[in-house]
Amino acid sequence: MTVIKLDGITKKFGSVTALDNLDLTVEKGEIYGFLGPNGSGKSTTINILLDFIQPTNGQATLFGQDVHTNSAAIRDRIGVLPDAYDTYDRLTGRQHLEFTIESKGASDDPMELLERVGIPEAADRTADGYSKGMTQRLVLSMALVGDPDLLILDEPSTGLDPNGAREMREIIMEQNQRGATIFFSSHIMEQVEAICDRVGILSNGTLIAEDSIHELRQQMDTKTTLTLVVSDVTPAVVDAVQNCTGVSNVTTGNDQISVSIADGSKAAVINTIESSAVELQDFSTSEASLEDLFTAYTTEQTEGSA
Ligand SMILES: Nc1ncnc2c1ncn2[C@@H]1O[C@H](COP(=O)(O)OP(=O)(O)OP(=O)(O)O)[C@@H](O)[C@H]1O
Repeated sequence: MTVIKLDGITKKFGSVTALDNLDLTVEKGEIYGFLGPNGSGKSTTINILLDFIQPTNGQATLFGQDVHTNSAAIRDRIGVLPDAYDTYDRLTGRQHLEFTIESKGASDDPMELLERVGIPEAADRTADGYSKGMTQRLVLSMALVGDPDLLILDEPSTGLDPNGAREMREIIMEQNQRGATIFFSSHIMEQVEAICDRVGILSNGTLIAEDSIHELRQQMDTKTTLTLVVSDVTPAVVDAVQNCTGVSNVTTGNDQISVSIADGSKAAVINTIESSAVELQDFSTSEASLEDLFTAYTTEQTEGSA
């Protein structure tokens, strides 16, 4: 079943085209990571899904219903962590939750939710005294009210320390395991990489790549980098490494040789060095990160459109 569907969405703000004929589909049970540089159109997309603004062209549906004509019915089924949310200064955390629970007609226990997001001790303090991270946790707890079928999270890690970001990931996973579909935007590659089934990369209002992290890596032809520390970087050993099957992009430093290797080529490179005249002192491997992919895709796009 399709939960989110954007069909040819264009959004113009005067002369600025924030979204340009965007198509996007998220299926039930998916965790979808929505990535893009500043100004690429992520918040605009989320605002359209939430019916805060309307597209210039195209149609957005949630659970098969038009987001504009069925907004009331849809609202009961989604939990939202907006980009910027103004809490009510004079209300306590508990009161914020009581209000949300009542307006959603849900039966959650406010304390249970505050415990879930790690701020039970702040339940009876007014929100004006909350730190940025505490506010983010409170707003997340409000998004969880009523066990929504879909969670829409705009930059959920904003204001969270590393511990908070890890807890956020755990909550997202838990919610997904209970059956919720998750759509979240992020700049934090590790977070997306750790938990997403699929990611979409938005640039200038257009989706320039969309797939699993694994497939995106394959498409980009990004390879593992093997770095070898040796007693001496001789022309002979560099030559021997270069001639190993699956090796490309050989670069050398004072006492090291770095190569890009295809799957399964590592042993051959190491064996080659070990049977040469130089001594292999250390080696390490690093895979291309999502950050590398992101940079490669968005740079390509910029260069392509320049
Ligand atoms: N209300 C508005 N009026 C005019 N231009 C707008 C408005 N909202 C967004 N834009 C423009 O639309 C484009 C997309 O903005 P949007 O906020 O959706 O990007 P974003 O990917 O969410 O960025 P960020 O990561 O910085 O939050 C930008 O060029 C922005 O300046």
